[in-house]
Formats: sequence, structure tokens, C-alpha cells
Amino acid sequence: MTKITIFGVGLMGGSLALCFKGKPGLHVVGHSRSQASVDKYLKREVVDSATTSMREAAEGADFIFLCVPVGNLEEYLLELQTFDLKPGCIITDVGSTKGSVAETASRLDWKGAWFIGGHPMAGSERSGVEAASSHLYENAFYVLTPSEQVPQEIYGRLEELLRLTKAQIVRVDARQHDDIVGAISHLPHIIAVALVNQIAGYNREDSLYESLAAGGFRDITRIASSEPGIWRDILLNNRRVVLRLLKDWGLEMDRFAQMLEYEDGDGIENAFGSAREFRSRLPERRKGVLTSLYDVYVDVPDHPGIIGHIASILGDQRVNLSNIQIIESRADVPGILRLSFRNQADQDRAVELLKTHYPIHM
Ligand SMILES: NC(=O)C1=CN([C@@H]2O[C@H](COP(=O)(O)OP(=O)(O)OC[C@H]3O[C@@H](n4cnc5c(N)ncnc54)[C@H](O)[C@@H]3O)[C@@H](O)[C@H]2O)C=CC1
Ligand SMILES: O=C(O)C(=O)Cc1ccc(O)cc1
Repeated sequence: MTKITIFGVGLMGGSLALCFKGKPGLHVVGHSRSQASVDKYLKREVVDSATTSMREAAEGADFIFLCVPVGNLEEYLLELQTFDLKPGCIITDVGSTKGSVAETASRLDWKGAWFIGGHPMAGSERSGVEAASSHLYENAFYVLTPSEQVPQEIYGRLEELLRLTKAQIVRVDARQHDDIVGAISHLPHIIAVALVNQIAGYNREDSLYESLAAGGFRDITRIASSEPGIWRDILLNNRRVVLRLLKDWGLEMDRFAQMLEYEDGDGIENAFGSAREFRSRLPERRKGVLTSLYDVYVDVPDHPGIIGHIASILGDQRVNLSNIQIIESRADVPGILRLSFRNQADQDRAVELLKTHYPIHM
């Protein structure tokens, strides 16, 4: 039996547990310091067994996943290295920042065990084991940041286990990871929170703000509902990167303020134009670039009723769609629909059923 231990069975840890539990030869152990949480993990059947003892959870494990807040990773690593870990045991984490945990791990003596930092780049504004799902990581990127000392065989073992998440594993340098994720995730979370708080201030004077702020405002500020403690830790941990990014953000805002002050219409148009252009180039994660596992792309003419038609072709044959997204919808080109399925069988069925009606790409 391969023993997989998960410390902190919340949104991320619980989702990993659900990817591993029930697979042949795997036994998933959950750990929490609180007995009430241990009872909850067992009642919800996200793990095979659970304990409040760190030593019992860690010793004999083949894989250890640290799924606790970023601010607690160091104390968990320090405690783990005092145990008698199984030789060849792979310790990994799911923290949203990678530089400091890699640095701490590199200072410790693992006596035959190995540390490989990890960051599944999927999640949500929700938290806790109640929000966990075995589908959370499907088609997402899963970053691993091994140091140069980690043998390829050890890295390969972790990579192989993580295939069960159906994520796409990518290897990235820890510091480079923190720079990039700071820009594409940490800065946007700050902007969303600051924007909501700015509007909340106006709303205290006039509650019409709140009434009219539905729709688009809710969409672009969804991530402002993220778990405060988790984000305190992430931002403090990556503060050097985020402070630099905030300076640049300030310059971007100043540029807009200037364009408005000088009534620079061309400048505003250019800003929107170049943003639109860059955004349209962001990868849709087609096969060949980075493959989405069970996606099907359908060229569709731009007229009403197409989505309903496709949904009913699939529904009639009981093929379950997990997601549907319009990728491109312009007057001069046919639209592209991305249909996502949960497994290969549904994807294959969908291609069979749709190809007589529409051009299909994979
Ligand atoms: N929420 C998200 O979308 C993503 C989160 N992450 C990272 O995953 C890790 C876990 O985050 P989530 O699963 O979202 O959080 P969560 O709140 O759902 O789960 C955290 C787990 O850690 C446990 N825990 C242990 N010590 C704790 C302490 N001192 N304070 C609070 N909780 C403690 C909690 O009991 C809980 O089981 C964090 O390091 C976060 O940066 C990574 C990618 C996405
Ligand atoms: O909800 C969203 O869109 C997120 O941004 C989720 C998320 C949060 C933290 C991460 O480190 C990675 C992903």
C-alpha cells in the first residue's frame, strides 16, 4: 500500500484526497490538530483514515502533502524533519508562494526523504473541506519547483502520482514562480479587494451603489471573497514581489489619470486596444500548446439556438457536459465553442455525435 498523508484537509488538501482515495494500492491519511476536524474528514469520507497525531500521520508515509496556510508551512517542515520518515518519502506542499518554503526546506536535513515544492494553480474563493472536489485540478496547471538536488526518479514519482489530479504538471524555478504568480494572482486579488472596499465606502453614504453593483461588478470582484487568513499569509510571504508590482500598478493608474486630465482620447483608445489584443492572445490551452484533457472545440455559425442544439444532441445521448464556453464570437469569423467533459469516454462520444453537424477540433 502507498501511504499518502495530507496535512490540512481543506479546499486544496480535501480535493487532493478525493483524487487519490479509492484508487488501487493507495491509502489516504488526513491530519488535523483538532479532533472535531478529524471526525469531519471521516464523516465526509474524504480520507481512508485520520489522526490528530503528526508523528503517526507522517511516519511510514510515501507521500506527504502540506496543505496548510502559507504562514504555517515552515513550522510543519521543522516538525516533520524531527520524525523518522520513510526513506524515499516525498514531501510536497500546495502553497501559493514557493520561494520561502523552498529556502526553508533546503536548510533542513531530510535524511533520505525529499522535498519538492508544488502549487496547483486552481482553486476558488471558497475554503474548507466542504468545498473540496475531485474535479478541482482537472485541466489546470500544477507547478512543481524541485531544487537541482532532487533526482529525476523522485520527481518522476511525484509527477506520476499527480496524474490522478488530471492537471498539467509544469516545472518552474521557485523565484520565477513567485514573480509570475505575484502578477497574475496576488496583484489581482489586491485590486479586487481594494475596489470592493472603495465602493463599500461610497455605499455607506448612498446604498444605491450596492443595488446597482450587480452583474459585471460582481464578476470582476469574485476573488475579493477569498479566505482572509489564507490571503494575509500569501501577501505577507510574497510582499517584496507584490510591493514592486503595486508600484507599477500605481504608474498604470497615474497614466490613466493623466489621459483623463488632458482629455487624451487617443491614449485611452490605445490602452483599451492593446489590452484587448494581449488578452485575446492568452492561451486557451488548446492541444499542442498545453493540452486540456477532455476539451472539444466546435466551430459554430453565429446564429441563435446553436448552444441549445448542441446541448440537446449531447443530452439526448446522456453525454454529460462539464462546461461550455464561447471563445470567439465576432461578426467576421465563425464562433468557437469549447465543450469540456469529465472523461475520455464522454469526449469521444461527443466528437462522434457532433462531427456530422459541425467542424470539430481537438
Ligand atoms: N484557495 C485556493 O484557491 C488556493 C490555495 N492554495 C494554497 O493552499 C493552501 C491551503 O489553502 P486552502 O485549502 O484554500 O485553505 P483551507 O482554509 O480550505 O484549508 C486549510 C487547511 O489547513 C488547516 N490548518 C492547519 N493549521 C492551520 C492554521 N494555523 N490556520 C488555519 N488553518 C490551518 C485547516 O484546518 C484546513 O484544513 C494555502 O497554502 C494556499 O496558499 C493554492 C492554490 C489555490
Ligand atoms: O478563484 C480564483 O480564480 C483563484 O485565483 C484561485 C486561486 C487562489 C490562489 C492560488 O494560489 C491559485 C488559485
